[in-house]
Amino acid sequence: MDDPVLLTGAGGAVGAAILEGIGDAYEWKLMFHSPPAEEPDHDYLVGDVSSEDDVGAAMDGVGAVVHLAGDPRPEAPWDSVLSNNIDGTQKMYEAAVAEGVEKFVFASSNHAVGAFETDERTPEMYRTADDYRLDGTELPRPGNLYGVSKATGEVLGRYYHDEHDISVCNIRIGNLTRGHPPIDYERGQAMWLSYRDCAHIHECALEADYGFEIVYGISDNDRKYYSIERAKDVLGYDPQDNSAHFDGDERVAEPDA
Ligand SMILES: NC(=O)C1=CN([C@@H]2O[C@H](COP(=O)(O)OP(=O)(O)OC[C@H]3O[C@@H](n4cnc5c(N)ncnc54)[C@H](O)[C@@H]3O)[C@@H](O)[C@H]2O)C=CC1
Ligand SMILES: O=C1O[C@H](COP(=O)(O)O)[C@@H](O)[C@H](O)[C@H]1O
Repeated sequence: MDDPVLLTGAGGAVGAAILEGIGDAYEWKLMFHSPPAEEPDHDYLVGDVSSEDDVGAAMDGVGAVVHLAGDPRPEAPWDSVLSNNIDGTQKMYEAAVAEGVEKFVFASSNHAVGAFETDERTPEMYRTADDYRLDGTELPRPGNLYGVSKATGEVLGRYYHDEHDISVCNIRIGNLTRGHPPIDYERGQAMWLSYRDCAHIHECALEADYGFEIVYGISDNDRKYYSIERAKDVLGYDPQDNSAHFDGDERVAEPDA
């Protein structure tokens, strides 16, 4: 991708992982919701994704979008996800097709499919011996309104891809934590996404050729109930980290050479 890449939600955790990992690889245009505390190393603007004017200004001159901005809380109320996540994402797509953007990478979530974690399946599905897998071909099955908003973001991508031919990659991000996997949290360990794997999967999504994709964004954890095969096959994703390589916050094994 030679053209500038718009990164919304640049001030958040996922934005930090991306910029720390692949900040030098692209000409970024960052969008913050409020003025950043420190002067960023990249071109930036401040705006709200639910404002047509702000989104239009953000999209000006970019060739690809990584859309992270939104309310990330699993318990977020409807008013918030309706405005920040659903309306914001629709405005982003509308502006992207008007600008002729090639690729749109959308931060979807494990919560788009959270209700597959039924009482009968858990906690066994979080464990290494269990072979239950979701692979991205299943219908969404959200367990909260935040998950509904993420599933809706995926469907908006389907529509804008089919109607306007924009390439769309929905990454159902698991649980991003810095340094080590969540401690004493089996579900979080099964869907851990390390910072470097987070940056890498987003780089893959910016570089690969595809039409419309839904992939899972987790590290190569021994415990897993999300398949990462589609991300490997279509995007060339090659994750380095594995929650099984940690004992609490301490790394006890190195990635395979
Ligand atoms: N951190 C994680 O483990 C996961 C994150 N995600 C998704 O990834 C995205 C980023 O998440 P995080 O970085 O963790 O959240 P975060 O809260 O750290 O960052 C989100 C950013 O979006 C901005 N924002 C919120 N509403 C906005 C609006 N209306 N206009 C412009 N900016 C707005 C916020 O100011 C914030 O800087 C979210 O869409 C979230 O749903 C999905 C799955 C897991
Ligand atoms: O989508 C998201 O998922 C992660 C993991 O979910 P959790 O229920 O195990 O915490 C969450 O931490 C993050 O805030 C959210 O945006």
